[in-house]
Amino acid sequence: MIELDRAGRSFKVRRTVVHAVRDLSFTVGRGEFVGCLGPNGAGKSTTIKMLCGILTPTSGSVRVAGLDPSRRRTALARRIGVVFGQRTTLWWDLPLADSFQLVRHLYKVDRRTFAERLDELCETLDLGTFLRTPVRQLSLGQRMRGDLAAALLHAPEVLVLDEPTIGLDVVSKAGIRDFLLRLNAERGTTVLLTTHDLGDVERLCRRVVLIDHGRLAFDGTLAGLMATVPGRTTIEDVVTHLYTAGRRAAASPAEEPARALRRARDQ
Ligand SMILES: Nc1ncnc2c1ncn2[C@@H]1O[C@H](COP(=O)(O)OP(=O)(O)OP(=O)(O)O)[C@@H](O)[C@H]1O
Repeated sequence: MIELDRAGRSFKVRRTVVHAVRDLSFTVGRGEFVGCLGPNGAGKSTTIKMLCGILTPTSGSVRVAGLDPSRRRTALARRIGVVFGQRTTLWWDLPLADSFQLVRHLYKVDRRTFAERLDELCETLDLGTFLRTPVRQLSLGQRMRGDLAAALLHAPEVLVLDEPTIGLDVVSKAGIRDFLLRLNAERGTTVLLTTHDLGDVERLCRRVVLIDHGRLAFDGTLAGLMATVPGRTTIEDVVTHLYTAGRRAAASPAEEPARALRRARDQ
């Protein structure tokens, strides 16, 4: 459902080139729920932007649902839902319900299907009490539930989430996590989630990819990730160890971060 083949994206910043993503390859199969981890600046958001077609890879290739995202953005939009936790896609001054109507028109969802989906999303995401509230007046937790509903009104096969639980309290987080688990289990929606919240990964993801300095540093199960650093018992501990090893390696130009991570786990 998602395929990256040696994908890279660099940016020219004045006279230098920033390699945000380098030679990144991994695939996500239909119905999988994959967590994407990595330290700040690792290249996670850049990867997500390539998957949605917002950014074009400068090397390698990316495909989502069999489509090249940057060339087939409109066709892809019907098959993918995207939520950026730090940025809303809703209309700030309109009531939430009006934003949903605009989404309905954008995606050409017929009235009856829209009404059925909205009813279901209102119930599962508990949107009923604030449907008439302008988006700018919503709490962060309410806004996030609204954003999730908007991303799902056209029933996409793939859902890409960039830090969907950022800033949420424990109860709101639990609600969103339960919703995502049900969506994946009952609808078979493929989910790729980037997060700094390791609780999200523990609760939701059967598989984890770890990106460091734009490169793939790990791809496997959560148990496999834990086993990379023997003797560490919590995921926080393991991830801290791996991120620190990656940072140390980046400071030593002779060694590439992914190799350093492998070395760190062998120690
Ligand atoms: N438009 C841009 N122009 C120049 N550099 C960029 C641009 N977008 C991202 N970068 C750089 O690419 C690198 C990766 O950034 P990216 O936002 O993908 O990281 P991230 O893993 O999502 O980080 P975070 O966890 O902090 O959100 C960083 O060094 C960043 O400064």
